[in-house]
Amino acid sequence: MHVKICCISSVEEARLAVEAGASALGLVGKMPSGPGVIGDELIRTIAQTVPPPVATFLLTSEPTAEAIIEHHRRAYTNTLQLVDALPEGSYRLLRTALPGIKLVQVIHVLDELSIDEALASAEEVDALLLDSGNPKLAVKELGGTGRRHDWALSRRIVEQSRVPVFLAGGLKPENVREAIETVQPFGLDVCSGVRTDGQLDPKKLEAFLSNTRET
Ligand SMILES: O=C(O)c1ccccc1NCC(=O)[C@H](O)[C@H](O)COP(=O)(O)O
Repeated sequence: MHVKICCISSVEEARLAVEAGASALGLVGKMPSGPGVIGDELIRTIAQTVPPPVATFLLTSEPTAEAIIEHHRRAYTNTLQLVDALPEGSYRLLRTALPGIKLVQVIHVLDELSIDEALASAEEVDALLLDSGNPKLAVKELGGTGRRHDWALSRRIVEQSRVPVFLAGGLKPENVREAIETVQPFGLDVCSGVRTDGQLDPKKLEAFLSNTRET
């Protein structure tokens, strides 16, 4: 199972996650809300320490392709995680400006309409990440909620998507096995569930990863 450890906030946390077996690290740029935000300079510093083949995801909430391209130039990761919906034509602009950079679109799974939204994005990106935010709120929630969503909807997206799907939202050592069995995703993404008082917790991290490996 591929596991992305998100909300990495220091070089030390990155090292811990890589040594524990993470396939990818999430580095959270400016957001309207959420616990994991760090500055772009720190994102760049952390990303430079991460050995291949571990992927570095820049989480960006910038609303246009132009602003995302600028964000990427400051942070310099090998993957972009787009945490909100973008205007028509944005993926094409990103592909042209940033060849070789992988695009992962976040879908906040709210209702049946989220399935259509996910499958439309799946035609144009490298992977989907199904999360539990709510972009419709006055202050948008775009991740790091610690909440689960309706995994039955996520399972339907996994079954129909032409690209790999990561599951996120409220995952923790105690429920990750059930999540894998119910949704059968390509990968998992976790922030709050492996932290204590905001810090990456080696015991929770180990328990989470170990529970993803059980047969
Ligand atoms: O953590 C944040 O502050 C955040 C804010 C806005 C967008 C994404 C954010 N976190 C990154 C992630 O992708 C989380 O891993 C994902 O939302 C799951 O979070 P959690 O439910 O806490 O495991």
